Amino acid sequence: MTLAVLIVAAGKGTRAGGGLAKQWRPLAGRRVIDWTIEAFQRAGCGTIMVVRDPDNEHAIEALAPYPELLLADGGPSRSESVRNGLIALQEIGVERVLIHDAARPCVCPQVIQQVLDALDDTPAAAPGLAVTDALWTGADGHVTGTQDRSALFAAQTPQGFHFDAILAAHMRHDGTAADDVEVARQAGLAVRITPGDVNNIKITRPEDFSRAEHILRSTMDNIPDIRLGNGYDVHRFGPGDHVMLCGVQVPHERGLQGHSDADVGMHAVTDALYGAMAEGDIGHHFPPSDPQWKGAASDIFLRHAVELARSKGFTINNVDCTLVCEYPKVGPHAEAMRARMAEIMGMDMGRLSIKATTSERLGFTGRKEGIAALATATLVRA
Ligand SMILES: Nc1ccn([C@@H]2O[C@H](COP(=O)(O)OP(=O)(O)OP(=O)(O)O)[C@@H](O)[C@H]2O)c(=O)n1
Ligand SMILES: C[C@](O)(CO)[C@H](O)COP(=O)(O)O
Repeated sequence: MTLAVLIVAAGKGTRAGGGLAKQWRPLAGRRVIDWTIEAFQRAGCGTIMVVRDPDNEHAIEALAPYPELLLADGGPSRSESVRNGLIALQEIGVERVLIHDAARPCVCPQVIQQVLDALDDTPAAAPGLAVTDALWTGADGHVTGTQDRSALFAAQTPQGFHFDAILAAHMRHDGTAADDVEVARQAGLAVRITPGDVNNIKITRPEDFSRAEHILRSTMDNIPDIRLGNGYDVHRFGPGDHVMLCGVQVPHERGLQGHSDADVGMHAVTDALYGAMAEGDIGHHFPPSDPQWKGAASDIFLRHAVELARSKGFTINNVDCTLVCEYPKVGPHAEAMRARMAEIMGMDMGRLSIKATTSERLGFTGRKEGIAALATATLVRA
């Protein structure tokens, strides 16, 4: 099913005040429109069209960061803006459409998905929140009666429709409807109510900005904690007949000197893990002044960093290591190195890269005085 999202952003935001229309104003470090667009991009909704005010220069420049969006010109009312967008979408052969207010930046993936799911067996669906407060009628500052709320819902967006049905409904409508459900119902379409969300507020008045900011910031806390670390190490050549590189013994006419087994690649990876956690480096955890680490196999250090990451709740997402040397040739051993490192770290080989380069005979590595290694690691905590 070809799906498009129509975000209406051509309003003037009069009730919200503040000069610039609300959808272009800052919110939680970005702009209202950015949060709204991203909510649908993250839900994987495909084509997104934004309807904006063609007479507002700011509105035109404001969408420059999104070259992938389709654009349409708004009209004097919300309903007319939607109709213009639907007409423009007609050209790209859409089967379903979600129509959403730019002014609802806190929409969550569940609300979007439940509308989409409902469209599998109904031509129209929209999120609604059952009214929970008692309702009064009033006049002259006094309550004049109470209203039965058992069948009342507060309407939200995105409102979803089979495209041809809502386009036909809008073409027949006089353009005065508050929302697209009203247009659909007037055309005789059945509209299913899907679960709304108290956080899916529409920024309407000035105080709604701080409510929306609070909602977005509390949702941001659920974004995974992603850490990036880098590591760099160097060991000089000395007497010997092999070098240890990423846990593999590679025959060579010289050895690498160091307090431990001088596995320069494993040290760089270990430091990248410590770095991602802001936990210092190998020297901090295993001081070279401590004789117990003399000649130690470097997997002790790597295992310690991996365990520390796990104890802090991190998963190692991926590791990339580059060895810099003229000799020995790393290529023939790279797969064995990946396998060994993956085994020590308990991770999938597909997330672990080991590669090598020369330094074009420049510098200490070029003069074959030693080997350098660089590593990057990402850790993720849900
Ligand atoms: N002519 C219009 C009017 C409204 N909208 C959009 O419809 C959504 C919901 O409308 P509302 O909250 O009423 O926005 P405004 O019309 O901008 O607000 P106000 O009535 O306070 O001016 C908003 O994203 C708004 O940009 C639109 O695209 N075209
Ligand atoms: C479409 C809507 O968001 C549903 O709640 C609403 O109707 C928009 O406009 P309003 O002018 O604030 O009623």
